[in-house]
Order: sequence, then C-alpha cells, then structure tokens
Amino acid sequence: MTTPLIELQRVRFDYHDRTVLRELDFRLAPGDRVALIGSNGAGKTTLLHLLVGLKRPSAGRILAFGCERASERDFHQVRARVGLLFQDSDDQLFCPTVLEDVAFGPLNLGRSPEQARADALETLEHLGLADFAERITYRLSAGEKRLVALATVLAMRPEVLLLDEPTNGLDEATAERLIAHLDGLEQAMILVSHDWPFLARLATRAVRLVEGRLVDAILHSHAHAHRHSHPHPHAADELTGTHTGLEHRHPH
Ligand SMILES: Nc1ncnc2c1ncn2[C@@H]1O[C@H](COP(=O)(O)OP(=O)(O)OP(=O)(O)O)[C@@H](O)[C@H]1O
Repeated sequence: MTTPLIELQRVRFDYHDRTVLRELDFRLAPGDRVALIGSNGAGKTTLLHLLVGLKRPSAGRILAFGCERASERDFHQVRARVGLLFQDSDDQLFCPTVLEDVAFGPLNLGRSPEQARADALETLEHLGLADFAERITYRLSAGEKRLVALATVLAMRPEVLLLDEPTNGLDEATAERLIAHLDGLEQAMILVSHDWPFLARLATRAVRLVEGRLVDAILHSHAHAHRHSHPHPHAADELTGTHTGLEHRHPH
C-alpha cells in the first residue's frame, strides 16, 4: 500500500465537555481528493485544523510525511508542506495589497523577496487574477477574497491542500474556473464543502463525519445534481452519504 501523506490514528478531540471527534482513523494517499462532508458543527473544520496543528488532539496520533507530529516545531514543518484554505477568507488575508498577501507565504518559507513576488504573480496569473495584484485586499468582494485567499495558499506550492469551503461566495462562472484550476493540480486534497456539484466534479472519494466518527460515503452518478439554474453537462454526479441521503439536501 502507498505510504500515506497524512494519517490519523484513533484521534479524539474534546471541546469543553463535548467529544467532537472520537477515535478517528483516516489516511490521505498521494493523488487522493477526499470530499469531507457532514452537517454543520460535525467537526470538519476541526479535523482540518488538527492536521496542521492549529488544534491538538485529546488522544491519538497524527502522522504527516512519514513522521509522528506532536510538538509546535513538528507542525511548523507540516504547515510548510500542507496548505490550509481557511473557511473565512478574512482569517487568511491581512496585508494591505493582494500582492503582499500572496507573497507573504513564500517569503515566510524563506524564499527571497524577488522569488516570493514572482511566485505570487505567477499564482495570481494562473487563477486569472493578474489584474488584482495592486488591489486593496479589504476592499475586495467576498468572492474575490475567496480566490485571493486560495492564491495565498497555492503560492507556497504545498504538497497537500486542505480546502475549507472553497466555493463559498463564488458565482457560477468563477466556481467553474476554480474547479478547472483545482482539477489541473496534482496535489492530494481534502475538500470540505456543502457544494455537492463541486465535490462530485473533483473528489475521488468521500467520507462523512457522523456523531464524531468517519464513515465512507459514496460518489455515484445521478442526474439531479447541478448548480442551481445552470446545469452543466459534467455536473451530473451526485454525492450520497451512506448514512444520510444527500439527495434531499440540494435545492430542487
Ligand atoms: N474553539 C473551538 N475549538 C473546537 N471546537 C469548537 C470551538 N468552538 C466551537 N467548537 C465546536 O466544535 C464543533 C465542530 O465545529 P466545526 O467548525 O469543526 O464543524 P464543521 O463541521 O466545520 O461545521 P460547518 O459545516 O458549520 O462549518 C462545533 O460543535 C463547534 O461548536
């Protein structure tokens, strides 16, 4: 079996007197694009934050790139190789201009200012955001911020992508562009989203958080799922949880 990039072994996470995650086992292999689904408050964001050390497990082990990770120093190394797109873009963007925000990660990884600027500009260009470089970050629309936040992650060229609701706030055409871009990337990904057509287009498998446990979910073809009023020929897949039929969740 391929060595996983990331592995959780019997990971539990308690928050105050509540167990949010219980004895989770999970493996992310190279090339995997895992849809992580579950209802509001199920613990999806918590799971992503555990993987990069923003939260620490109450029990269990986290392995990344072949080593157990426990200390802040360990997770500092993990964060250099695993890019997390925060659920809220405002948590990701804190510089005056877009270019400074996107160059911040590469600079922080020790790249020269020239290299960091070149990486930032190249990433913006790839995302169709070349004209955004000098824009004032806090004045961007929510959808524009979403894409710029993704650019800040991609500019670091991480080996693994953890994307927390990447299509939030994106219009139809922009979401399509995002899907095409992500589809062209080779990195393993965990995709947290309530956007079923998005997941159906990109994910290679799906897992669902139910009462703190992970269960496999099934991706299968179904004619229903499409983006609201703009059906797309490639969006005719539907994601169905083994425990809860997601077919009841999308807007028809
Ligand atoms: N600081 C915190 N650390 C950990 N867990 C928290 C914290 N604050 C709240 N929680 C609780 O942890 C649980 C899991 O929250 P989490 O954000 O991981 O869920 P989620 O599946 O990402 O939800 P959503 O789909 O609404 O984004 C929730 O019950 C939440 O209230």
